[in-house]
Amino acid sequence: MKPIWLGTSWKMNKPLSEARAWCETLAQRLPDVIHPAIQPFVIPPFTAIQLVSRYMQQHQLPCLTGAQNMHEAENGAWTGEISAAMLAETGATLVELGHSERRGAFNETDAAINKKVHSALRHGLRPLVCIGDSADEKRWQVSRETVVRQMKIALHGLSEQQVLQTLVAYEPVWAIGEHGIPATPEQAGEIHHALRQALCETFGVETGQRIPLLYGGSVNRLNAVELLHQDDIDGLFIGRAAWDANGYCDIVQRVTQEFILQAQ
Ligand SMILES: O=C[C@H](O)COP(=O)(O)O
Repeated sequence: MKPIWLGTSWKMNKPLSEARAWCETLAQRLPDVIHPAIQPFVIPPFTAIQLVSRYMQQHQLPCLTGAQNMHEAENGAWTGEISAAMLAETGATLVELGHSERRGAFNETDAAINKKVHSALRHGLRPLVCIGDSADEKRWQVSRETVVRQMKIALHGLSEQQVLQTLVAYEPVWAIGEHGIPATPEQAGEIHHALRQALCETFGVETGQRIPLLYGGSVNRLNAVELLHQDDIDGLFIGRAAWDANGYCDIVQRVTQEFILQAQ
């Protein structure tokens, strides 16, 4: 069975006290609700990565830790930026790249994201590449082309070995956040299928099948299981519904009950 990836980004939320409290709740609940086939991960703000990764290690929790962004350069005069090597020292093993909030608010381009992907891999970090169509692109019926293009540029130049270290998250811009409308499982499934086909065409069928494709955008405890029933959805990238650790554990529990226990 392929792993089911279930993770959250806290975005610009949670000072250290709240980060620690989230980890404490996770430690109390996660071991009782998780199956080994589920791969949990959490992406705190930079300031809390070390605290969270140490907590997971000390409490032997199987939850990976990541960062929300990085700079592609090795070092230098880049005031306010953080390199892949610096992130690796914090205990992060994942790095989220190209979230639509970064593309929109910080003008990140596909080409810049590609450079970051290469730099992350050079330093042993697994890139979690986010791609997504805007509401206009959806209305113009160019969603597939848009996200396939974004993904192909982000992964350009990777070897087979490198691409197998990469995760891709489809996060429609119109589905994210407070005013977002979640994609239906069918809508998300259709786009994931197009992404999978593009991965198979670009990197070979076997490799393309093994790259984890996650869905994100207003995921909650009510729609999580249905989304995961789509063939090409290998995981969920959750925002608000997982900022409360109990909300996150509820989703993990539902997924465990639906997929894992039923298979026994
Ligand atoms: O990083 C997570 C995504 O942007 C989704 O956020 P959301 O679940 O709050 O819509």
